[in-house]
Amino acid sequence: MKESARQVAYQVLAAVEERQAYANLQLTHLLNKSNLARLDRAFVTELVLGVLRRQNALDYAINQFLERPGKLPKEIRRILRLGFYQVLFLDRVPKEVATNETVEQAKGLLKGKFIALVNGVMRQLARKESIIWPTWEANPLQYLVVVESHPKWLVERWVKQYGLEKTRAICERNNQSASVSIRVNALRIDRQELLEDFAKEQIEAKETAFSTVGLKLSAPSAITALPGFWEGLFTVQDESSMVIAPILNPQPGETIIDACSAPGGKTTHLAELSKDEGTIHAWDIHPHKLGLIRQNCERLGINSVTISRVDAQEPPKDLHGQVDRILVDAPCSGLGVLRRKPELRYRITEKDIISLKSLQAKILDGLAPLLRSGGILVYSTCTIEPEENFQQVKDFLQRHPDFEADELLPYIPELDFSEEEKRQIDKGFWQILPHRYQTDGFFVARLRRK
Ligand SMILES: C[S@@+](CC[C@H](N)C(=O)[O-])C[C@H]1O[C@@H](n2cnc3c(N)ncnc32)[C@H](O)[C@@H]1O
Repeated sequence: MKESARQVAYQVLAAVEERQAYANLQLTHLLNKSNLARLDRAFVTELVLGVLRRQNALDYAINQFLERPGKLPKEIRRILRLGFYQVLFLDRVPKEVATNETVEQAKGLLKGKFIALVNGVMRQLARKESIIWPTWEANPLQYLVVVESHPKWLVERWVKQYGLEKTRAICERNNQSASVSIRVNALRIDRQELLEDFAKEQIEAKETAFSTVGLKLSAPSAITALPGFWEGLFTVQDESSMVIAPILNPQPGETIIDACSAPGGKTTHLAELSKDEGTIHAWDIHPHKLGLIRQNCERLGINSVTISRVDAQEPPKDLHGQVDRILVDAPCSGLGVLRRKPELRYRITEKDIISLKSLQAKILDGLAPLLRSGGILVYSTCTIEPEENFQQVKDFLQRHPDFEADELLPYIPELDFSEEEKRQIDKGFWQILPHRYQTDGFFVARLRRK
């Protein structure tokens, strides 16, 4: 039987909740298996990401209609979250349609009294004028936890670090959708030419502010169907990620390590920048991810990359003192990319941040002896937690007096930097919060071995 968009959305949400699946990967997997048309596929994506982004708000609203909210089985809560999301956040779905479809969905998944419960709650919601939400003015913390749907510990942490206003801006940004950007493969085509190819096919795109090889698509699109994808003319990459490889500034003929490289977004950028004439060692600890790097290199026509399974905490000793440049795009808590991975906010804990900090430090310590004197190490993360960023680099420099922070300004895009950013950049690092330039949040530091 043909599955509906709402059924597929339910299945993705179930996998995210019960099997800790990543929503974006699960969406791709189940959408590819389904026979849904383009508009329905977009609807599934909207439902899944919307429900995850607004989970606390939805639960707050649902609980107002229940006598014992704590006792609600998770399948029913999942159906109600989908229904409430359509009624409260999607103007284009009429209330009656959302209500009827949610009840129909309950009939397919639940039995007896539970169907009646979903029916009763949805009809009460449809009759209600509006939900009374916590307000920013009365209680900003509660507002951010409920209305902007971020866990309390995280909101408190960010408020301590960034203050209330910035935290609000970050949370709001995390609940907006992310645009798709691509990095043009300079080995095969230049940006203007690809832009013209897109225009011929009525695909609207504009140049990115962060990168001279980036294009931002005006509307979401099936990437593999874009002209030039299979010819390797571009790679999907967020604008903020396009900033990292130019900071390492790889040169043709050099020996370069990309120590945490899967799926190869930055490895392939390094190869493009060094004109595919260097020796790039692309490492990752997870063998199953190595194939993704290989596929990307093959599609983009890159030959300078050697891919191996290596634990960057204990890299091969024969490279000691031999390497010109190292990129450590470290495993991190990912809290800078919540708009793309909304479920991470409910999954990551403070304990994870501490254990990731320790793993990152071991990776940095393992790699440090490989760099030749005068060589460059770039450390980057897609998180905004100080332990994994500023503190990590500060501790590393203390443990390794043979390293120093290096100049960053010549390697980053020319932007209208704030005073705080200028101070950071002078010290060799740069933290971008997600709301600042409407990109993912990230951190980067450029270090030199003396
Ligand atoms: C942020 S992701 C890298 C993304 C990649 N640089 C890109 O741009 O496509 C971090 C990677 O580090 C890998 N990793 C985790 N622990 C590692 C270790 N001890 N040694 C090497 N790689 C590791 C993970 O498997 C993951 O693929």
